Amino acid sequence: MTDHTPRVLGEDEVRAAQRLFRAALHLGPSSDEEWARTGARTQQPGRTLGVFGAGDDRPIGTARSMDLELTVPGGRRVPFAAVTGVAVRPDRTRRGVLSELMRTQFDDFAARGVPIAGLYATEGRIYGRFGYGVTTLARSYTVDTRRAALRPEVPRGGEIELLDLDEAIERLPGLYAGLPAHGPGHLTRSEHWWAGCEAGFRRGDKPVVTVVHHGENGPDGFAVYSADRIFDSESVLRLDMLHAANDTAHGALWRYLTGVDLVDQISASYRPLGDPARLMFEDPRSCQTTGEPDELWLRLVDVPAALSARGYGPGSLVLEVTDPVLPSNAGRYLIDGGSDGTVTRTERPAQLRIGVTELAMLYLGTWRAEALATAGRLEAIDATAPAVADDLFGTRSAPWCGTFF
Ligand SMILES: CC(=O)SCCNC(=O)CCNC(=O)[C@H](O)C(C)(C)COP(=O)(O)OP(=O)(O)OC[C@H]1O[C@@H](n2cnc3c(N)ncnc32)[C@H](O)[C@@H]1OP(=O)(O)O
Repeated sequence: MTDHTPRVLGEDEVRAAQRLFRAALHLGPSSDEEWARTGARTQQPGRTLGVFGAGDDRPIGTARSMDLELTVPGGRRVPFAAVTGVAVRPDRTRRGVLSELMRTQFDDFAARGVPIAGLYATEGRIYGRFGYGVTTLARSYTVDTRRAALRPEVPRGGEIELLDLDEAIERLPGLYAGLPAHGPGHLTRSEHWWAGCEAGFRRGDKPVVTVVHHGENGPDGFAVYSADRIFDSESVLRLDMLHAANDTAHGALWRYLTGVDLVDQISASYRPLGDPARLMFEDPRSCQTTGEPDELWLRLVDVPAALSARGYGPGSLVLEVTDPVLPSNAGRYLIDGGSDGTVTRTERPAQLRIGVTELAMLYLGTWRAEALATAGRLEAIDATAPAVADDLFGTRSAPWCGTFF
């Protein structure tokens, strides 16, 4: 079991790791051209791990991360490790290779002072045991454009500019960085993230279209989509990204999207839970929810640092946190909420006992402590504690990430 050696991969080894990851997802390897153009740039140097078995010259398991920043309730941006590219060779699974990778990553994040890690999970049963919890939920929906007349009150104004693929690849990073953070769950996007995005755009067989909205003060929103036009069948516009700094940009982008010719349906996935799309149409049924997938999973690597980074509503509570994977996080924390909220370790008796996975689920405000208590996923030592926790951790709007990695 311990003949697995994890280590950081060198520049000449990361392609083997990427091949391993793609194979685990049942995808073929990148071509030499794709690797040279984008693949190598997706890997942040020093952040790709490989696990080697005795005598192996290629990794049998891999995981990587990118350094981003996460916006937490209260508005602070916190160093964040975006974990991705996790795979174990199919003939070496279920013998602890992933566990080794997770431990090695946590040590690395802690050593570099990164308090929070996050990921998008392929399967729901993989990551809970390592302390990752579902922290944001998203909404997927379709809009039937044949009946989707926009209501007259939907804000209008500004100009729409159409970008071709190369222009989009050049300008999207600056456009995204120029928009304000949309709230808790927002992520910055690094050059490595954008390289992965470019690879996806170039790999697809449908043209990727980008439209930018220009308001009074310059660019203030954009949307990215591709359309699947099938002769004699329903044509679908797949909305890949839509970010807007204000209601006018949001309304104008939707006005553009619903007006694109030869489209019967718009399919939008991983949009915010509170997405106002349904409110914009004369016929609210033209917009149908198709799913509510889990989005970002968070792991609080340094619980005191993560708890201190966010803002709180009113109230005061002693939490007892359990963390079998990173025991230095375990202990009791006094959260004093309000505008000058503080979090301190305490010896006072606990009012609520919670595992680190469930604490991650509360962290951005998606889940209610009362619901977690009902599901048996936390222990209310004091019966009023879940309600107090909800006042402390609750946020004004549902958090959303919107940056897939
Ligand atoms: C963030 C991302 O990149 S998501 C992409 C994740 N990768 C994939 O889905 C690719 C295909 N799958 C794989 O490569 C592998 O199966 C992995 C990475 C999911 C798991 O790797 P393994 O080395 O088998 O995991 P490991 O042996 O360390 O498992 C630890 C525990 O988790 C359990 N576990 C691991 N994977 C799964 C799973 N898919 N479903 C349920 N349980 C699982 C194991 O049974 C084990 O439990 P135990 O400790 O009670 O025995």
